[in-house]
Amino acid sequence: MSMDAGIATKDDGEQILGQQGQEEHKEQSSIQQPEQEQEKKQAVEQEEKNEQEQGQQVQQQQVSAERDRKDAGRGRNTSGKYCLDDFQILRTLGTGSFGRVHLVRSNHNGRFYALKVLKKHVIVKLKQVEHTNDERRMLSIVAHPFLIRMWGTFQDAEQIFMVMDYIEGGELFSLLRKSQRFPNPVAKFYAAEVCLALEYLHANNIIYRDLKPENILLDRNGHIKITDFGFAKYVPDVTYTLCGTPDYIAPEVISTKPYNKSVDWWSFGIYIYEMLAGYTPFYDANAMKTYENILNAEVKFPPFFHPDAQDLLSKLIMRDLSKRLGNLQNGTEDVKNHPWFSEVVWEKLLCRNIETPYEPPIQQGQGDTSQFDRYPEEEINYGIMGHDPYDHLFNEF
Ligand SMILES: Nc1ncnc2c1ncn2[C@@H]1O[C@H](COP(=O)(O)OP(=O)(O)OP(=O)(O)O)[C@@H](O)[C@H]1O
Repeated sequence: MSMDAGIATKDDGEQILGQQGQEEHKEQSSIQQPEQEQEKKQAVEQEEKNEQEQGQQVQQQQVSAERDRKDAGRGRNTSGKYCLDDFQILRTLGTGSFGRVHLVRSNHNGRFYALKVLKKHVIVKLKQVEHTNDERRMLSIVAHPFLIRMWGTFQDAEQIFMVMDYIEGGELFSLLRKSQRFPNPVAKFYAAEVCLALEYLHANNIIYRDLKPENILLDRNGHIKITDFGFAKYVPDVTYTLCGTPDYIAPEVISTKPYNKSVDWWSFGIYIYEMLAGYTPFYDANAMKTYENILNAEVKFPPFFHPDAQDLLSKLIMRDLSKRLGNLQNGTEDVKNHPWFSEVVWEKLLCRNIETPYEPPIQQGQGDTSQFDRYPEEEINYGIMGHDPYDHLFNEF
């Protein structure tokens, strides 16, 4: 049986997650469109086909895990392809610790992209040079239907720039806050897609280290794309760096023990818990108390959690690394084979061949930003090529 999240209902049987918006959206797309629109539609359809093929390719790749591991050492040449003049900068889509992400339009093909702009002096001040270079390196390596695609990078004297696909459906975080919590099948769908992304990253010896709904975007069809590779790292064995987001950090990271991919499975458990409950299990307004809870507090499961979900979560949010699901001999397979995921047809899901629980109500390929919050715009002073004291730190951009 396929996981038919498309007809998922709320626990009380109510229809879910903006079905009305979905209908409207479908109606709009069937209206006859002028030639230019048709071309755009064809481009969008072609892109979707490419993404499905990407899923199939990933499947083939997984046949040879050894080859995957070798791939992690290579990397496409992504620098030097673009410059600021290639784009028209439109509105801000989001802000982060180091800069902001803009919606931009290519002057060459008229298509929309997300341009992530990071200020060099802030990266240096916050001691994130290595993480930023890792982000570029990791994004240039990965190719997976559920991971953001980066097209290229460039820099000026003050900023570094990353050109990425524009993911139109907004953050999963916003959808979750609007919905308060997700019904079991909906949470399962968003968990299963993330599970495949983690499987791929781990097979390539990449730890993601910052899994949370804020870093998961929804594409025009409602499939996920993991963004923000700011903490992703190639780690064939173990590492020590303290990073992540308080509520989602694994206990071994807090206690500065050596750690590996297993930290992503802990965060995966917190992520599922948050989708099902609407809040994280160790939350406290004071981050120090949150850390204390992560180290010592018992996880309390609300009574409405499905018993299978509770069983899976108690095995993922597991302090004993030798017992944490995902970190055992069979790796990701143990997670995929857990009864909570029993209806998931993983091969179909990887090819995005499963109906999504929610289709964002957007106009495809038009630079529609209705799913993103508004941010105050700043005066843009990009493109200055003067003296750059940090030149040697970002050679790969
Ligand atoms: N490819 C994209 N398409 C659409 N929106 C995006 C894209 N990438 C990022 N965003 C938006 O911009 C926000 C900030 O992006 P991102 O998390 O990558 O920045 P950051 O500076 O690394 O943030 P943080 O300080 O949280 O690490 C995201 O939460 C998202 O809303």
